[in-house]
Amino acid sequence: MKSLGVYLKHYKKESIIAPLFKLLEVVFDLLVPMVVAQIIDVGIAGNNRPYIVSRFGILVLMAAVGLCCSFTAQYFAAKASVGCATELRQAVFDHIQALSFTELDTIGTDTLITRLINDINQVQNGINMGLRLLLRSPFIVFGSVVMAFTVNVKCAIVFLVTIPILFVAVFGIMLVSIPLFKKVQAALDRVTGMTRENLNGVRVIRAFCREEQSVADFEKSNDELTCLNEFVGKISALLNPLTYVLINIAAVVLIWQAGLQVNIGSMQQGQVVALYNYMLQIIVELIKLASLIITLNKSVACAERVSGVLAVPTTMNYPAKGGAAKKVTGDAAVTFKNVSFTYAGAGAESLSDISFTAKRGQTIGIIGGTGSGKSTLVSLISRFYDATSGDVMVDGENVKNYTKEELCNKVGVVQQRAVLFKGSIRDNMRWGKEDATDAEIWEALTTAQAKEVVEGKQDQLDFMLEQNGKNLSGGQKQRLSIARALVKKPEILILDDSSSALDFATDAKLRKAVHNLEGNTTTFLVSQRIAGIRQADQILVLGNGTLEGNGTHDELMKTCEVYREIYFSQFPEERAAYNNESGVIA
Ligand SMILES: Nc1ncnc2c1ncn2[C@@H]1O[C@H](COP(=O)(O)OP(=O)(O)OP(=O)(O)O)[C@@H](O)[C@H]1O
Repeated sequence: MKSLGVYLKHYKKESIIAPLFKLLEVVFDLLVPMVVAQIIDVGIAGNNRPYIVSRFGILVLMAAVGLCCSFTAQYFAAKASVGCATELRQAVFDHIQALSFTELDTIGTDTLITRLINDINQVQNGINMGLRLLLRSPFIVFGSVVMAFTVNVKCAIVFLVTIPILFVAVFGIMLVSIPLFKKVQAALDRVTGMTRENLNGVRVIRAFCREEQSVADFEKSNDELTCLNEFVGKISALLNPLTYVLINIAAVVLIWQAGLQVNIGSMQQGQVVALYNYMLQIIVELIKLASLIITLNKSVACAERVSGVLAVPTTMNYPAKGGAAKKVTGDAAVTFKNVSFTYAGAGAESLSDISFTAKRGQTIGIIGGTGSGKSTLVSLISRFYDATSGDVMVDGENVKNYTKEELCNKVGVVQQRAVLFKGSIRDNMRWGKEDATDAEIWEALTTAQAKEVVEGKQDQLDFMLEQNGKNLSGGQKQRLSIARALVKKPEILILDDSSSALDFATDAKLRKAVHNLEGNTTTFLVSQRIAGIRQADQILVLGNGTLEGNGTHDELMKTCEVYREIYFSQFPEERAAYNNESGVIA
């Protein structure tokens, strides 16, 4: 929470001016009943028209000045709250960018979106309301009592008795409501999460004809939220009748007491009206204060959740100074030395004691069953995660010794799920190299077999992609993602099952083009298909996180049982021939 105060400090001036002008407005609010009293007691009682008109003019003037004060307060409160929320949103966003995948996996994307949008909006709302109303309401209550004392001490005592009773009623209801509001917030979070999940997965829902089930699930959560809201609403609804009964009793006592004072001549009728007005102002402000406290309560809870995200330290630290990229030794591009890895919160290891060396310029195929650890292995090269034990080396240096930029420049990754961003194709292609020329982009597109995709679009490189490349097919997105990684000409290229949506012919052409890349590019090809990695210089066979085999296709066919099984599952007709050759009885 303290960390969030820093952002408000940047708006010190606004945070002082807003409540100050609100207090100025209060002064006029408190004076109005007195002017009305004078109109009644002097103007109307004495049938003095000019006096009434002049006092009426004063009322209009006071209203105008009060309005200006209110606008000023509103302006500065909005400036402080919006500014503070903007800075906070930026800080949280920056912090999220610095977090490693381990933290991102642990916190979860949905939670981060809620913190970044809903929670910060609530904090903004709390700051705005707090700056305007936190001082105003107590000041009006206190000011009304003081004004009542200046009018008549005996009547003012009615105020002194009424206020604590009203206070207990209003804040009692508020205290009961606060935990319920928290439950409402949690139910709202559930409905929001469900909405997001349903909208993201709308195609799958329709493909599986699960619309009715989705609607029923949503209805259940929505009903829960409605029930809670109704319950809270009923409790809050108690506030009005209760306070109005109390205020009417107080008004009766006040008017009875004031009547006695008028009868004995120590008070005038207009002053009775003024006292009644003060009584009404007090109840209105107490109710406002109660709802303000509920808002502030929610805001504080949201602020705590936001500062919780800011407090998460990143486990991924990079050296401040570069230089590792220059210390290239030997011909090993990537080396794994007894590497094991466990995901945060996962019980079992996803990789166990993996060791291998990929020489510069080689193509390394990685194959294995679903969940065998292929993606995990390559994600350690680009340092999406750090090995739990053992060392991952790039060009003879531990990956931990590279700065983020150095490693990013060396390693180009194309992940399983192609992700493109809203903008032109050219903008997307320049992610790896900001100043890439059109010629360089076309070259990468050609290697990635994406040239004809772009040529087919009317604006070619200026063709605008929608969010997440929605206006492209799965295969087109994959080809463009590969091209994007190629534009920066990485020394190590990782294609993590990134051509799964391509037809066999295009996939083969792509592999050939990647193999013929200029320079000494070391390529990691993760694939489920033997055909995709068969020609690789070295094939790593993974099974349940362990390295089951390492060699060329021919070597593995002789030595690795797991590899052979994968091969025969994809080429069943070869099994008989193999068995005959090796003398095994099928
Ligand atoms: N973010 C994560 N958090 C926890 N466990 C994970 C995470 N990602 C993967 N795993 C687990 O790690 C193991 C290896 O997963 P990985 O994605 O590396 O497999 P894979 O061989 O690439 O599978 P596929 O071919 O299906 O993509 C699996 O058991 C998986 O459940």
